[in-house]
Amino acid sequence: MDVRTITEPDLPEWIRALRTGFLASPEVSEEDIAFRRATVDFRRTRGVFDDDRCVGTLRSFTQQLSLPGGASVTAGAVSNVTVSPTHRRRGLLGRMLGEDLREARDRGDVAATLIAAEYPIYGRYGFGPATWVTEWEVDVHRTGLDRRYSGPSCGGRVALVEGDAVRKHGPALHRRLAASRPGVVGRPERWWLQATGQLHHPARTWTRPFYALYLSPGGEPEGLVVYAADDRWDAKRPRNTLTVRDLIAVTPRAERALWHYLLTIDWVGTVRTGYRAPDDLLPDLLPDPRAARVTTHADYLWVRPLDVPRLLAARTYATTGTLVLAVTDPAGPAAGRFLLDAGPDGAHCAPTNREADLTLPVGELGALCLGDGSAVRLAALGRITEERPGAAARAELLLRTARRPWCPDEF
Ligand SMILES: CC(=O)SCCNC(=O)CCNC(=O)[C@H](O)C(C)(C)COP(=O)(O)OP(=O)(O)OC[C@H]1O[C@@H](n2cnc3c(N)ncnc32)[C@H](O)[C@@H]1OP(=O)(O)O
Repeated sequence: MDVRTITEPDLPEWIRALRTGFLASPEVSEEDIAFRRATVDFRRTRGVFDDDRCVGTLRSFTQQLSLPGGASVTAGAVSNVTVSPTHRRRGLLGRMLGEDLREARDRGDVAATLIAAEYPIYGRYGFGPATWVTEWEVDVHRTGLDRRYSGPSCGGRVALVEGDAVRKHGPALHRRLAASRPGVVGRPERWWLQATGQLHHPARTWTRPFYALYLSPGGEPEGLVVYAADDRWDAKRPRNTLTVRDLIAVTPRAERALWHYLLTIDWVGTVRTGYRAPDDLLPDLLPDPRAARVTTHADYLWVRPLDVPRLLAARTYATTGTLVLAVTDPAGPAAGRFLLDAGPDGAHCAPTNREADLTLPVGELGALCLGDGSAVRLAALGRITEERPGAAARAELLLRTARRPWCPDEF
């Protein structure tokens, strides 16, 4: 079985294998090929070939990942991972991913990222769940919000806009979001083109949604929402469901105003929020937070540290302190003992010979590095080891962030 990067003539066969792995119709259209040709980096797109048949796929690309404190680091984002059902459990994923991670380390990527289809797949490769999402379904008539609401009281306003305004203001809003929230991954221009119907993903049907901006009292865009609604009536009463496709807000007043707007649109009986940060303001904005029912709560972005000193030195910390971490990593790149000298304005992290405070597998560091997770819980679960009493509590105080990390994007 040959694991190798693909070339352009391999593309139709590679797409067929990808679609097979994801249980989509294996038919490959010209549109599909053209879309992939424009988006994949052939040097980082791998296939497994059994004679001429492609039976495994994996690709990666460069991504900026935001950290606590607002800095971003370069990560190798892994996607489109499949092994055909005829060839599963023979180590093919391990071979493809092993090659990709080695190259990522050699390139100088600080970490690798992915969104895991199933929880048990990636822990063995050093990934840990670093961000979580919650989705709510809101029963609009139970919220207790005043139905006479006619706009934000802060002096700002919500404006319905066209796709060109989204392309104009969206990227800057997203960059501001990344600077204030860890776990946000960069959005390429293509993302905005797809969201506004300028570029179609061949596997997805696109209908034009509604776009609205929140404008501050001074007229500055501080938030954006993209949403769509179905058309459902029940005994002459409108019972439409509104689904949020994207909502980013860079100030609390924008976040409050956009939710308030969505939850008071006439005819809407239910709002589906999409995957939000678990500490989204939404439920507590409502006079009756129980109107928001959690429909999904799950791990989302997984992080695999590759360069521990650079990863930990690039973020900031809630308090000042030092910590010696002994990181275990059988596959290699992240293993070592590191002294972290951390503070609210920045940090230093370097290999050390000092005795460790905590011993932890690389995947657990991945789970903690963006500010989520609890070192104390992981110690209680036996997944990290305290080498000194109280070390897990100290690590928790340092590593945790006030707002939880959140990755709004699928890739
Ligand atoms: C980032 C993304 O793209 S996520 C999308 C992942 N892809 C999918 O879920 C599509 C459907 N599934 C598949 O294509 C395949 O089953 C894959 C890619 C998940 C796994 O590929 P395989 O080649 O079978 O994995 P491989 O043989 O290298 O497995 C290595 C180990 O992981 C385990 N493993 C792999 N997949 C799973 C799983 N879904 N659940 C539990 N364990 C798993 C194997 O049992 C094996 O364990 P072992 O070393 O103890 O024997």
